[in-house]
Amino acid sequence: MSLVVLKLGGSVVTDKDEPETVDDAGLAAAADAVASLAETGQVVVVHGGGSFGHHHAAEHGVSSESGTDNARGIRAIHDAMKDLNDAVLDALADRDVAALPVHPLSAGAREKDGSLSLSLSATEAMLDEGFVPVLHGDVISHAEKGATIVSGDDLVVSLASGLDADRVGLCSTVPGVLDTDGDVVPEITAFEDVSDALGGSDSTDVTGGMAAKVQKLLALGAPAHIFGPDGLSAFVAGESPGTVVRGE
Ligand SMILES: Nc1ncnc2c1ncn2[C@@H]1O[C@H](COP(=O)(O)OP(=O)(O)OP(=O)(O)O)[C@@H](O)[C@H]1O
Ligand SMILES: C=C(C)CCOP(=O)(O)O
Repeated sequence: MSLVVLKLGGSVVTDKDEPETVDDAGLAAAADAVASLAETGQVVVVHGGGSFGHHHAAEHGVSSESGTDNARGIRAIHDAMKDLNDAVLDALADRDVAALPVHPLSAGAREKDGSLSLSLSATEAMLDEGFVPVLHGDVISHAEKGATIVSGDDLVVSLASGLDADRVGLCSTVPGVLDTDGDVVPEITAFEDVSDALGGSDSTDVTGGMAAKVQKLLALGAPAHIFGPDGLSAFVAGESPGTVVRGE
């Protein structure tokens, strides 16, 4: 059975400029897409932080690089992400998708050099039992830094390689990676091809926006599609909307 890893960008499922606000229409469209995918194969969903994780992370001075040892702060970030995860799980349950949470804070850690080790046992067991695991960007223990932010994009890379995914999709608000003229770049095979056009995020974002996303996906070694909400149905249909990032 084919396995798809799909990331729902925080900018799709939340209103990224309004703290802790779900984008109901964006979430509904994304949940419809997951429901369609789950009818024909296995799906692992990952969602980003949007206005739930990034605001709390910025407030506590935590990013992918800067850590904290303040347990209350760590819990505030994690609790906000669990709230968003609940909203995603509810939207999927409303569509009869057997979705279950996997919280990275309790399933992984980062080494001193930032490399992520994520246990896949819960996710694999859920897939074997016919469930749809739903992970999320989170705060996670980091050797000698306390805890830092793990982006949903990092999780996608670990999951896609560890589970040997057949297809990888990242749905953001932009229709793909845009060049300096604002046109979608159909294919990226090297960071230098697009580095001039790549920036961070338009909103509060502690994990690096599009530049970090492309860099991580180039390291994946399997093609990954970046597209906007309008590309969701094409991705579900097996097409290649937006930009495909092909690593080595
Ligand atoms: N060349 C580019 N092409 C497309 N988007 C770009 C580019 N440079 C910067 N961006 C910005 O990258 C952002 C998308 O990355 P971002 O990390 O915010 O997305 P996301 O994954 O949907 O959200 P989250 O990180 O909350 O999950 C957009 O805000 C966009 O403006
Ligand atoms: C800010 C937090 C907690 C998660 C960030 O995940 P991302 O939005 O996928 O980068």
